Order: sequence, then structure tokens, then C-alpha cells
Amino acid sequence: MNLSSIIEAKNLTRVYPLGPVGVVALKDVTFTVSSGEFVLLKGNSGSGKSTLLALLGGLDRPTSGQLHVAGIDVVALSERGLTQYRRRVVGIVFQSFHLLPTLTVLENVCLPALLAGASYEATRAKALHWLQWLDMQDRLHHLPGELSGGEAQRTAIARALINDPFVILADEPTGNLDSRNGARVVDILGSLHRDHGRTIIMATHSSIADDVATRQLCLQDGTIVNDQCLSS
Ligand SMILES: Nc1ncnc2c1ncn2[C@@H]1O[C@H](COP(=O)(O)OP(=O)(O)OP(=O)(O)O)[C@@H](O)[C@H]1O
Repeated sequence: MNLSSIIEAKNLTRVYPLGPVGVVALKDVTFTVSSGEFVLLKGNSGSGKSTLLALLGGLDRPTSGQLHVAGIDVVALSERGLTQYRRRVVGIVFQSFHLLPTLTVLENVCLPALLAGASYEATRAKALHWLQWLDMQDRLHHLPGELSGGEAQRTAIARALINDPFVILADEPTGNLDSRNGARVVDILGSLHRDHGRTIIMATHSSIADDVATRQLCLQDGTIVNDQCLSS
């Protein structure tokens, strides 16, 4: 394990058991990410971006290969270990927000920290800090169904930040937003990278984040075909 790398993936392969041969969604994917990078995962539909993010997020397990994140051997984790990993090591932002519909904005943001055993007072203070930073202070007691798409995604970003994760993973975070709100989400991720030193991995079809990201990995048919520095 190279200590300067926050992510080390080696020969990651994921075959979905479907039909006689299975679907090879990722094949021998090898890369490292250093702390503080903002990496875009690009590639056509079906190229393996969501599959790779699911492995990095501990939402799925590889068929073979090795994965270390923040020094943790993710492949070796038990189910219980993976739950802790999802709570503490990564923060995940989804295209369709995935907020709990019966909890308010503030409750949605606090929940992962409370589940991880943090005190209510400390959690509330941290949630209020991030929600204010995300300009959500006037929506604290709204339910997700009472939010715009942009507000829902800003809530999901606050939730992803509440446990101070080593890595923020975002799967098409602008995909359900109009262009103005999409640009705002990219600005937020850019600021988290630039001003707060966060490591970000974002899957996207579009060029919306090309100016704020530092690197892009292009996937094609489950393999990395291009690994390129971006100018920012
Ligand atoms: N649960 C599954 N069972 C079988 N095949 C799957 C499953 N999930 C994904 N696949 C297949 O794996 C491949 C990679 O899918 P993946 O969702 O990772 O691609 P993607 O690049 O994220 O696509 P998109 O941009 O459309 O979201 C595709 O061929 C897809 O059909």
C-alpha cells in the first residue's frame, strides 16, 4: 500500500452472473488516486462507471481483484465491516438523491452520524454548519417531497459530508437537475475539492465538471482506456 494513495484498485473485475457467461461490467481495472484529487469517471452508457463507484462505495463486491481505500482492504471486510466503511470512509451522492422521505432535511443529514454513534449535539452542530454552507438553512424542517431537485441534492451532499469521509463518491449527481442547478452542484464539489481538500470521484456523461476536476478516467466496455490530467 502506497501511503500517498487514498485509493488503490488492482485488477478489479466485476462479472454479473446473468445468462450462461455472465456480464463482464469491469475487467482488470487498475488505478490509484491520491488524496485531494477530483477525478471524473467518463464513458458511454454501460461502460462500467456505476459498477466501479458501487465497488468503491462498498455497495457491491468485486468478483476478483484488490481494493484499498484509506488503507482499508475493502475486499476483506465482513458485511458488518462494509456497513461501517459506507458510513465512515466514503460519502455517496446519487443521481436520484436517495433521501428518506419521512425524515426532514436536518434529520436526513444527521442520520448517518447518529448511526455511527456520534452525539446528538455534535451531529446537529455539524449538520447545521454544512446545511448553512449549502444555503439550506431555510429548509431544515422540510421533507424531501417539499424540496426542489437542487435543494434535495444539496441535502444529499450535506449528508455525504456529515461523517467527514475520506472520499466523496458522486454518481451522475447532476443527472436529475436543470443546467443551473447542475452547475451549482459542480461548483459545490469544486469548492469541496479546492477549498476543503476533499477527494472526489464523480461519474458523469457530460463535460459539466471538466473545468473543476483534475483528472479523468475514461471507461470503455469495463476497462480504462484513457487516464488524463485536466488543466485545473
Ligand atoms: N445487476 C446487473 N446485472 C447484470 N448486468 C448488469 C447489472 N448492472 C449493470 N450491468 C451491466 O454492466 C455493464 C456496466 O453497467 P454500469 O451501470 O456500470 O454502466 P454505466 O457506465 O454506469 O452506465 P450509465 O452511464 O448508463 O449509468 C452494463 O453492460 C450493464 O448492462
